[in-house]
Amino acid sequence: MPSRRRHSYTGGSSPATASSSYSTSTLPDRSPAPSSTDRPPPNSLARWISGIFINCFTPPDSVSSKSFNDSDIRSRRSSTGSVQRHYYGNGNETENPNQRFSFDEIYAATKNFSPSFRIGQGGFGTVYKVKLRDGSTVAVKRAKKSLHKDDRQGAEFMSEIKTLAQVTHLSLVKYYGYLVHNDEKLLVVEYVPNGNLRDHLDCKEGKTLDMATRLDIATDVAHAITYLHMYTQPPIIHRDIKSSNVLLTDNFRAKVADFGFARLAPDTESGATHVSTQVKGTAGYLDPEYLTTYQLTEKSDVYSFGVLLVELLTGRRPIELHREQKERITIRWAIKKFTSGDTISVLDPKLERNPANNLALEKVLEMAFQCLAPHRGSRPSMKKCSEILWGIRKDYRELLNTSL
Ligand SMILES: Nc1ncnc2c1ncn2[C@@H]1O[C@H](COP(=O)(O)OP(=O)(O)OP(=O)(O)O)[C@@H](O)[C@H]1O
Repeated sequence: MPSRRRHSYTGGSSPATASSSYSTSTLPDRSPAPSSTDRPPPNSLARWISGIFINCFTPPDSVSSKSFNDSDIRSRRSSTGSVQRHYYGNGNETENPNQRFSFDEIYAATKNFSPSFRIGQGGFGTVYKVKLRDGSTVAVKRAKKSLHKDDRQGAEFMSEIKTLAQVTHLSLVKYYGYLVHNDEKLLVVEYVPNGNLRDHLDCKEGKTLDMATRLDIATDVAHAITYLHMYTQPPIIHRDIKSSNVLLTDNFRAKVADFGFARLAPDTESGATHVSTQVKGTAGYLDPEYLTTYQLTEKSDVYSFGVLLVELLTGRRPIELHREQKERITIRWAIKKFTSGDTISVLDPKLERNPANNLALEKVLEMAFQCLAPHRGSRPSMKKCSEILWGIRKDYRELLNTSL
């Protein structure tokens, strides 16, 4: 049992450089039509999509293993001796005067991390729902003990914190702080109360998500990634966009979580266009060009976002091993149906077939397949995706209203 010494929250406020200058409300109601340079000419669309189909590549599960090595994260031993508090390598090494929680408080609130407070389990560790003394509720991610033995995994923890600390956006899970106490590492983040998108698509949370809600979710996620790519300095590549990392609020608005994989993207102004590094991410969502070249760019997130869009429309997971061979890789199956003119058959059977849903399906799938282009140069930017989705959502609502 941990000692009762008090250990404080460190960090948590966002530097001015990354404060939110972009939110869903900043987008105009009317978005410009997609530029012709971002998509192939109509007469070559089918051929182009067939090309995607041929080039689709599904990585082996082993690729999803994670490792990190962030060298610029520093740590120091506190005057108490037993506690390490970690700081980001940004020169800001003073403690936050607005400490909101301590290890003791979290330990007591979860009754020594009792399973009854558990809300999830991931590669990093177990997630708990914690009610603080001030009445607020937070999510606490408790690192697996095995991670402490591996320096790289310790760096993973720090990498996640460092990245999270920089971002503030309505559609991103808010970082609050972290605590390190002997062999415990706790990450404290905003609690998002309505489960993850994957569970909703599986109807584990009760009601089926209708098309309007799915379009809202897709738009929120697009805005969140656009913010990471364009409005943080330096830009951030998420690297693990997937449905279990999309959390939902009570109003079914999406918040993108889990920056454990994120690394700061190269600064294009410095002339760098990519970074070469180890492959990280989740099988089924990984950019095939990243897998073959090890060169990471924002367009890898665009690819994963394309997979997520297909998941949203079909309800299927990216890889469905229980299905017959030709349907196991969902994007391949969907692209084949789309190119053969049978798009409607990929619509999630839980969704009604009506003109508005059919239109949304066609339009979003078309954009998803652009995101899934085998070569990153052919993929749209996340900003372009946000604009297109905004337009699709608007058309969808109008069509829905006129057909009522
Ligand atoms: N901030 C949060 N608020 C509410 N629930 C959360 C929060 N963070 C995570 N969860 C829940 O815990 C689950 C596990 O989250 P976690 O991020 O640890 O793993 P994951 O993203 O599902 O998988 P992996 O770590 O392998 O990528 C999530 O799917 C979600 O249901």
